[in-house]
Amino acid sequence: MRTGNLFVISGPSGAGKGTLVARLVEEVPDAWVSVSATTRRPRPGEVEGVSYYFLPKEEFLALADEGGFLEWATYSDNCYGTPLSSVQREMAAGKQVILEIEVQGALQVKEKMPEAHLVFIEPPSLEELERRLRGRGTETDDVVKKRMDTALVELSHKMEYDIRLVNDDLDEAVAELVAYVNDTAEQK
Ligand SMILES: Nc1nc2c(ncn2[C@@H]2O[C@H](COP(=O)(O)OP(=O)(O)O)[C@@H](O)[C@H]2O)c(=O)[nH]1
Ligand SMILES: Nc1ncnc2c1ncn2[C@@H]1O[C@H](COP(=O)(O)OP(=O)(O)O)[C@@H](O)[C@H]1O
Repeated sequence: MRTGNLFVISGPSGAGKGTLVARLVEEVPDAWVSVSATTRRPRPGEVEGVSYYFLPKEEFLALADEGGFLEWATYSDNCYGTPLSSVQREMAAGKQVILEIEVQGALQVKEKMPEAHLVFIEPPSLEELERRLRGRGTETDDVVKKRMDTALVELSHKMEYDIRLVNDDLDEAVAELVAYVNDTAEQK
């Protein structure tokens, strides 16, 4: 059995993190994707406990106070956090644990667990990023604008990650991500 590793996948909203992680899970049988808690409202089609654990803000902050999160951060007026106990459980079981989280949280993980592997997903350009965000059709105009501003801040942190991966051709980006996870798991 391969030993458990922790992978953190970040990048601007719309860069394609969710799409890449979904493909990664199909191709790496021992990958396990953490389900985060959030105070954001569910989007149509999102399922409690699968997409996120949707929590009222008071409950989220109480969990944070109890040390229930490996990391947590505020993003676009909502809180997002990684439940600590399930990450510990899956790593102990030898899984390749995948966190799809924003930059502030990724840097907290790097502090707490320097052995984590940080992957930054870049869009081919800011124009393409905006096109993808609008094309997904899940955000209002105001939210898209806010996320484009946040994207610039996030991109300024990309050199703090272990690797950067440009998601231009999807199949190529998937192949690079799968190779990185498998190579890391086999090196140990
Ligand atoms: N720090 C942190 N960020 C998270 C967590 N879960 C999701 N995020 C990030 O929060 C941001 C917003 O997520 P979401 O509202 O689902 O929008 P989307 O990624 O654009 O579909 C994204 O950058 C996610 O990667 C978490 O547990 N912790
Ligand atoms: N390589 C790619 N080329 C073109 N469109 C893509 C690519 N990767 C993802 N997308 C599309 O861009 C949009 C944003 O992708 P998503 O995975 O939701 O991003 P994120 O999770 O980073 O917010 C989606 O509509 C997705 O289908």
